Amino acid sequence: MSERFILTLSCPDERGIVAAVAGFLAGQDCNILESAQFDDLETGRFFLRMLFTSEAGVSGETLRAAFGAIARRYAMDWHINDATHRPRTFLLVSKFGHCLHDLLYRHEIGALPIHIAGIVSNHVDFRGVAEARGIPFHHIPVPRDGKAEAEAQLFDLFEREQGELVILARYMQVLSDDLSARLAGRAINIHHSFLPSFKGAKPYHQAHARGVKLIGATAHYVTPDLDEGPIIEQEAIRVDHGMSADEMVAAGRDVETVVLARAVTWHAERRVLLNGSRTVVFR
Ligand SMILES: Nc1nc2c(c(=O)[nH]1)N[C@@H](CN(C=O)c1ccc(C(=O)N[C@@H](CCC(=O)O)C(=O)O)cc1)CN2
Repeated sequence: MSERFILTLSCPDERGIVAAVAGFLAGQDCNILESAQFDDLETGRFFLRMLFTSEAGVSGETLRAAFGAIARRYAMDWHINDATHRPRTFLLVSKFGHCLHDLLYRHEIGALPIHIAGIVSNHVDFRGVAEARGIPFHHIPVPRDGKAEAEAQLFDLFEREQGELVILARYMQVLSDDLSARLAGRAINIHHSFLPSFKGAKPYHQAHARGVKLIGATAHYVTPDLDEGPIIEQEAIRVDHGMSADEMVAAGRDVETVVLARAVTWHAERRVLLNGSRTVVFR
């Protein structure tokens, strides 16, 4: 079967980009299976994602080398990646395990295109869950006066294990500016509110106190600014006056798991492109 690749790119918009890319792929005996594009008229930036096969068996390395000239001509930020590649991923969790368990189940049934390299927690609650599945478990406590050392341990592990993606699956520690910057575009957090409403550690209680009629969850890339990162996916559900904060927490669990799984899947399938402080999602 022919190798499959994903081309993603963004660049200043001008006429002829799609023709140039399609012409290049045709010239390399490649067949385009999926193509999606977006032209941000506000910023003048163009975004493209193409899934294609290399019918003549041209390697990714050769395609990347050959594409360079076009990329320079249009000042592209681009990637050509093996479509079957599964990013080496660390799942980070604190005390609440619903998102972790959901991701592990989806992975076990082949519905989550990642490679789980390990589970990291500032508590030991999920060691058994990891070991039962043969997944390395790393307990990295974060004492108030030991955050820098804990983060250095985490990043060393990430680098040592050739990590490509970090999922904050209800990991309740705020990452420092330095670590957030080092993981830019490679760390996805699930926030348990419909951002920008109710940032911080206790959004459901904030929502209950405010008397909202809709609550939700938001998956976003991690940035130094808490709960401000580029949004990948959101979902909302209806609540009412009769629901307690705890009932909202319970209802929100299902929304969090679905939103995070979608965001992780789309990121792994290279369907999410950064557009400044926003995203373009070719879902
Ligand atoms: N740099 C970032 N780090 C993290 C983000 C982020 O957006 N940028 N998101 C959080 C997750 N989160 C909400 O989604 C969140 C987690 C924790 C807190 C918080 O105030 N934590 C307290 C400690 C709480 C505890 O020990 O239980 C703190 O860190 O002082 C707010 C929001 C993950 N990290």
